[in-house]
Amino acid sequence: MQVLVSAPGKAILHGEHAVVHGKVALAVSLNLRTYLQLKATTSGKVCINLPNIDTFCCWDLSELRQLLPHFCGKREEVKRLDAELVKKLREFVGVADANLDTCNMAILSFLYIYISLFGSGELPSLTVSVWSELPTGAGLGSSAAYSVCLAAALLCASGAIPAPLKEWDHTARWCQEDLELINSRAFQGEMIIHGNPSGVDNAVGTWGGMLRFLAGKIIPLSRVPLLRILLTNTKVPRSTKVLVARVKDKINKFPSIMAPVLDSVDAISCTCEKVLSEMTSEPITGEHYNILEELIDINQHHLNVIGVGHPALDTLCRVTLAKGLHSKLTGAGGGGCGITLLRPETDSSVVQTTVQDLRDCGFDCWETSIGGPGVQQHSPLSVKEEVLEILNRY
Ligand SMILES: Nc1ncnc2c1ncn2[C@@H]1O[C@H](COP(=O)(O)OP(=O)(O)O)[C@@H](O)[C@H]1O
Ligand SMILES: C[C@@](O)(CCOP(=O)(O)O)CC(=O)O
Ligand SMILES: [Mg+2]
Repeated sequence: MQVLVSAPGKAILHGEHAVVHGKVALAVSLNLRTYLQLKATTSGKVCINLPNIDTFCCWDLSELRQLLPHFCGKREEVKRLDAELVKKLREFVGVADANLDTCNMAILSFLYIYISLFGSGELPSLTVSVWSELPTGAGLGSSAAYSVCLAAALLCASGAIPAPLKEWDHTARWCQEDLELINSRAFQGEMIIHGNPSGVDNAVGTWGGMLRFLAGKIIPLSRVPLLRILLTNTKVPRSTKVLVARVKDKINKFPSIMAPVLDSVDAISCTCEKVLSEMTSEPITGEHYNILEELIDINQHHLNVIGVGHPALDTLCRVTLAKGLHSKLTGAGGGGCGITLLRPETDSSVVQTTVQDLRDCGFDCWETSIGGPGVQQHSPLSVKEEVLEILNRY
């Protein structure tokens, strides 16, 4: 048995953080993906290779079996984590509660999904290798793309969902019901990595395209205009878990001050959705873009108010505004990535000089296409050679 899957990263147009507190978010998939290869083996071991974060682990099945008595086997309960299993896994991996180490979070989420899927039967011996085109911990949903790939591949290996790829296909997707299963298992992985995720990132990783997300409800936006977006990675490291917790503390400390800010972010997402929809039903005008730009500016100020800005993100906004372009952070903020809206008439020379100015600040910067497919199963032929080469190294 061998499964090769991929899931996209995402950019949040509006609603990051507010979405954790029950407000609307608009998010879109990116053309940058995470790839995962799962191979059934006879080694009596479970191995995971995560070259992006320089993490390579192997456990004997006999070691992993020790965890089973602590797994209650409540397979239907996927909205919450099995606290007993998390505790046991933390002890097993040797991580304290507050530990935010990149490798440990990735390992914990893998082991959690593995044990909760296979724990009530025979544990299979397998090797999982993951490679991502996404920067990790930069706001583009690498944690969700990773969790979605884990969920899809492990659900397939457990037989809970079929492998959709037919002999003659290069790529295939699952039916709606299976995608829902993948999404809910991926949400568990996100719970381990984010602490208190909204679920928007794993929803985009699962379904792809552009979607509106509100309190767990996912509405795909099928009629959206083609948007040109510049992505900038300030390369300032940050952790979504820390930032989400920081925002929660601020809301608890100043509830009457923060509530209107979150309501305003909600209104921004709704206004943006309305404008995007108008842009598909009437001729696109400069005024549409003016509104989109103003919404970006207002939201960026709000994100600073809720405490998730960073001087590097201020630099991004300043450098792009000098070229008449508008930017905001995307994802958890505190560093990481920002998006810049390009107008259809923005000349390629302006884009090029902006990209150069941002690179001169030490940032990575590239124009990206949005709206790619959600989680997919692949034949090896449909995966870039360099990605396959990395996955097959282990
Ligand atoms: N390709 C990957 N391989 C292993 N772990 C990954 C990978 N991508 C993401 N992760 C996990 O996700 C964490 C980053 O998640 P997070 O802080 O939410 O940032 P983001 O989702 O914005 O990239 C990493 O610390 C790691 O545990
Ligand atoms: C801040 C938040 O809204 C998005 C986080 O995205 P990322 O992990 O920074 O890519 C958190 C969430 O929705 O779970
Ligand atoms: Mg994340």
